[in-house]
Parts: sequence; structure tokens; C-alpha cells
Amino acid sequence: MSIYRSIFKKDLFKGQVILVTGGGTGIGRCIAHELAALGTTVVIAARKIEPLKTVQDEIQKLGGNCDTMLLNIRDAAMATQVIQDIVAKHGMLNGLVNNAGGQFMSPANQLTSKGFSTVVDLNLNGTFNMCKAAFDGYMGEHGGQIVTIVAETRNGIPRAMHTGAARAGIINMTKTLAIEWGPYNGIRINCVAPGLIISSGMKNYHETMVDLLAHSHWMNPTSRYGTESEVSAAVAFLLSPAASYINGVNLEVDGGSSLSKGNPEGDELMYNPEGSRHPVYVGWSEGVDNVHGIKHVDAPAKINELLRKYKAIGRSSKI
Ligand SMILES: CCC/C=C/C(=O)SCCNC(=O)CCNC(=O)[C@H](O)C(C)(C)COP(=O)([O-])OP(=O)([O-])OC[C@H]1O[C@@H](n2cnc3c(N)ncnc32)[C@H](O)[C@@H]1OP(=O)([O-])[O-]
Ligand SMILES: NC(=O)C1=CN([C@@H]2O[C@H](COP(=O)(O)OP(=O)(O)OC[C@H]3O[C@@H](n4cnc5c(N)ncnc54)[C@H](OP(=O)(O)O)[C@@H]3O)[C@@H](O)[C@H]2O)C=CC1
Repeated sequence: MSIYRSIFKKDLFKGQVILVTGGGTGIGRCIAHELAALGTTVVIAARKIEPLKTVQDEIQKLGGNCDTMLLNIRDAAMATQVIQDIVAKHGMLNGLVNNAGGQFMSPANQLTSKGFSTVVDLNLNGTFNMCKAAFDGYMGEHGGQIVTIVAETRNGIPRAMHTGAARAGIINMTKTLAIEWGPYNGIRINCVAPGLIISSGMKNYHETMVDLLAHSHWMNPTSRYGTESEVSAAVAFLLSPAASYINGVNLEVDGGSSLSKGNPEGDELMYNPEGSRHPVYVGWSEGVDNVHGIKHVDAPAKINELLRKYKAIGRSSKI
């Protein structure tokens, strides 16, 4: 039987408990839905309870299992407590998806020390807090899978040097943890690095930035932005037995955008201004029109309009 037929069946993660940080919005919400649809009891955790409760309600209406917990990943004691609560309540923790994170945009010369520290603390220290808490609280003894969402950082991130530095730190930390926690603890740990993804995260940007993004979406080898589902599919794969021999890697889900910067051959070779020839992968978040009134991707209107156009490209692969 084909590996995909046997692995990506509906009950792929049945009986498993997986924590998704930042699971109340955007990419985290989509990951939570994908995992719940594959049989996981998914625990979503973040600072604000209302978005978590909304997603829990969506998942339960679709027949999935979802729990919610309050969490600030910058608070190591809270990270420890959340893992303890999950193990006490659900008996196990098979997977951790470090999705919570973010930054503000600023040129490096205008960054203050406090602003730099805040973003490094959120992304790098926060991810460490969660990995360490998961190790101490369950995975060190029982093994498990960890996937961390970083960002495409290959050539640096102009106007987001703080987050680029933090995410590069996570990618390196992941390699070390794969070595230290693999042989004796049975933990696999990897990263997924999204390029620009149509999601609620873009609501954090200033309007001029959104306008710019709406007009420059074709400037990568896939000639479009990515979808929440495309990131979630990579996460589900890395958590699954199909990825059993993949450890310590950073999987870029960026349409090749990290390859196409500064090519001396010129824009014509790298970009197709007429639009994308690449169908989007459509998972639950773009595929469940009007089911239980569940809201679609929650990006700024101009960006959501791009997604509507993408769905018309060729044959969208739909499950
Ligand atoms: C880039 C690659 C593509 C990635 C896309 C995505 O990730 S999409 C996903 C996007 N999603 C997200 O990013 C979601 C998560 N993001 C967040 O929670 C916030 O953006 C956070 C990262 C600032 C943390 O917030 P918090 O409440 O912990 O912190 P706080 O508000 O208390 O600020 C502390 C200090 O930081 C500084 N500073 C802050 N803002 C600005 C600014 N605009 N301007 C300048 N500086 C700023 C300032 O020094 C401030 O201290 P002050 O001077 O006030 O004493
Ligand atoms: N969209 C994109 O183009 C890209 C996104 N990414 C990354 O993907 C991840 C998801 O982004 P996206 O869904 O787009 O954006 P969102 O802003 O919607 O998601 C960020 C999530 O993180 C949670 N969060 C933030 N800070 C903390 C904290 N201290 N403790 C716990 N939870 C926290 C937020 O919930 P709450 O506020 O309730 O705590 C929110 O749910 C982020 O790490 C982001 O940086 C990377 C590259 C590109």
C-alpha cells in the first residue's frame, strides 16, 4: 500500500495528545484543526482565552477533541504548569507544536535594546521554555515529537532583524536538541519555516505594509503567498511516522522565496508578474465553506482577496 494511503488516514494521530501554542488564531488555528481532524486530542494554549474558546468550539462542532489552556510562553513557570496540567488531565503529551511567536517591524537602526530583547525573549526563550517544560514534564521519559514554527531566514529579514536572529537561534537549538534528546529520550525535533503566509498574522502590519504585500505577492518562484494549510500539512507530516527518520531539520515552506533574493540574472528569470501557475493546497480552513458557520482565514481584506484568486489557479488539491 502506498505510504500516504497507510499513513495519512483519518485516525493517524488517534489516541495522541498534542499541544499547539498560539492555537487560537491564524496558522496555529489551522494546525489545530488539521491535527484534530486526524484524530488528535489537541490542546491549544495562548494568552487570550476568547480566540481559544472559539477554535475549541469549531473543532468540537466538527467532531474533534480540543482542550484550551492559558499560557504565556515567556513565563517558564507557566510553561511548566501547563505541561503538568496536560499530563494530569490527559495522561500524556505526544507532540508539541511551538507556533506562538511574532515581532513588530522596524529597521535595525531604530530598534531599541528593549524591543530587540522582547522579540528574542518571545521567540527564542519562549520556545526554549516550552521544549524544556515538555522534556521535564513528559517527553524526557516517554519520547515525543516537537515541531517549531520559525520564519524563512536564509538571507536575513530586513526590518525584522530581531526575529531573524531569534529564529536562527531556534533552528540551531533544534539541531542540538535533536542530538541530545534523540538517542536516550526518543524525541524527534524539527522546524518549519514559513515564507509569507496568508493569515491573521498580517493584521499586525501597518496598512502601507499590507498594501505593499498585496502588490508584491508574485515575487517568488511560486508567484504567490502560502496558505495556512500548506504550513499545517508540513507540520502534520513532521509529527507523523512518515517523518520518523527526519530529525533536526528546518523545512522551508516558502514557495522557494528564500532562493530568489539578489539573483544577478534579473527579475524576469525569478518572478512571473502574470501570476502563479501553482495550485494551492486547500485544507480545512479554506475548504469548509459554511460548515457550522466557521470563519475562513482571517487576514486583511486585500490579502484574503489574493487567496480567493489563488484558489482558482489550475486544479486546487482539495481534501
Ligand atoms: C517577518 C517575517 C514574516 C513573519 C510574519 C509573522 O510573524 S506574522 C505574525 C505576527 N504576529 C505577531 O507578531 C503576534 C505576536 N506579537 C506580539 O505579541 C508583539 O508584537 C510583541 C512581539 C511586540 C510582543 O508584545 P509584548 O506585549 O510582549 O511587548 P510590548 O508591547 O510590551 O512591547 C515591549 C517592547 O517592544 C518594543 N516594541 C513593541 N512594539 C513595537 C513597535 N511596533 N515598534 C517599535 N518597538 C516596539 C518596545 O521597546 C516595547 O517597550 P516600550 O517601548 O513600549 O516600553
Ligand atoms: N503569517 C506569516 O506570514 C508568518 C508567520 N510566521 C510565524 O508563524 C506563527 C503563527 O503566526 P500567525 O498565525 O501568522 O500570526 P498570529 O499573530 O495570528 O499568531 C500568533 C499567535 O501566537 C500567540 N502568542 C503570541 N505571543 C504569545 C505568548 N507570549 N505566549 C503564548 N502565545 C502567544 C498569539 O495568541 P495570544 O495573543 O492570545 O497570546 C497568537 O495566537 C508565529 O510564530 C509567526 O511569527 C512566520 C513566518 C511568516
